[in-house]
Amino acid sequence: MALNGKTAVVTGAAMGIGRSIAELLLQNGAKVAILDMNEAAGQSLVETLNKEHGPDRVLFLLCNVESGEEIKAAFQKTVETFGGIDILVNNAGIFNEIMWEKTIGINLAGCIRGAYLVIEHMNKLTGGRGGVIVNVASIAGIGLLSCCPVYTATKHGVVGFTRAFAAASVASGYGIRMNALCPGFAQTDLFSSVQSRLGQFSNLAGANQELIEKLGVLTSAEVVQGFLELVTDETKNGQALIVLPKEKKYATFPVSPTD
Ligand SMILES: NC(=O)C1=CN([C@@H]2O[C@H](COP(=O)(O)OP(=O)(O)OC[C@H]3O[C@@H](n4cnc5c(N)ncnc54)[C@H](O)[C@@H]3O)[C@@H](O)[C@H]2O)C=CC1
Ligand SMILES: CCCCC/C=C\C=C\C(=O)C/C=C\C/C=C\CCCC(=O)O
Repeated sequence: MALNGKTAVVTGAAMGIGRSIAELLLQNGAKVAILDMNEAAGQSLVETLNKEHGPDRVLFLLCNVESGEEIKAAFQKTVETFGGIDILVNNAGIFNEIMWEKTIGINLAGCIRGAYLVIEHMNKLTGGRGGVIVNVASIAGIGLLSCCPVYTATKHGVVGFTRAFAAASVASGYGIRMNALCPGFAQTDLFSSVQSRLGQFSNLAGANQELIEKLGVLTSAEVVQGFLELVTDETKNGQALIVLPKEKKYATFPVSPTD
């Protein structure tokens, strides 16, 4: 899939990894709707991007991914403005082991909500032109971070949802691919604010600090290296791309437990 002229929606794109994804898509010719609940950061980013890329290629829409109604309205506005949706990036996420139900509602349920609501705009069976969804998971969706079992569970959920949805879409003929991006630690607001958001297992933060030192910390710009392949390569479906400071690789999963 060539990106030039395509329309992308990126959730949680006012800052951090989502912002880098939105910038990369714009640099490659796509039109981008930035969805975020931080209005000030979103509006300010759009002003910057309008100057860099011209006035008609980027749109900010205030949207909390905890609300199906808000996502639905944002998708509708994107279709009215740009004529369709070809790419959805479910990136919005939080790290909060204290408010763990909210973490599930944003990181996992937000991703499912976005995917299920975009089907009506992409599904080839109902007149759509197909499309691709990328879910921003984490290497915590494949390995584990002991100080945050709930964050880990949401990211494992996102990877499992990605693999099953991809298979379901092929079997149903929807023409929608779905892949997961699984970065290691990245220097963003989420990463800098974890100390005050650890919960039940905050006693394990020290051990996880050693993991940070061992793995290193990516910049947002480094995280999105490899992202384009998940969007443009039509053979990539149900894949989880691991991005670490020194390597990128696709996750391999065990064969079916019933084989
Ligand atoms: N920073 C890291 O070390 C890593 C982050 N990730 C994942 O990357 C994604 C982005 O994280 P960062 O850029 O680090 O975070 P960030 O905190 O820098 O940015 C998150 C953005 O999402 C928005 N957001 C939060 N809740 C929202 C909601 N309910 N509705 C709409 N927008 C919402 C925020 O306003 C913000 O603009 C998350 O899914 C995170 O789990 C994955 C691996 C590592
Ligand atoms: C107090 C330390 C924890 C800080 C965590 C901050 C942000 C983490 C965001 C993530 O998405 C997690 C990123 C990387 C680590 C996840 C899993 C490590 C798995 C290692 C392995 O199994 O080999």
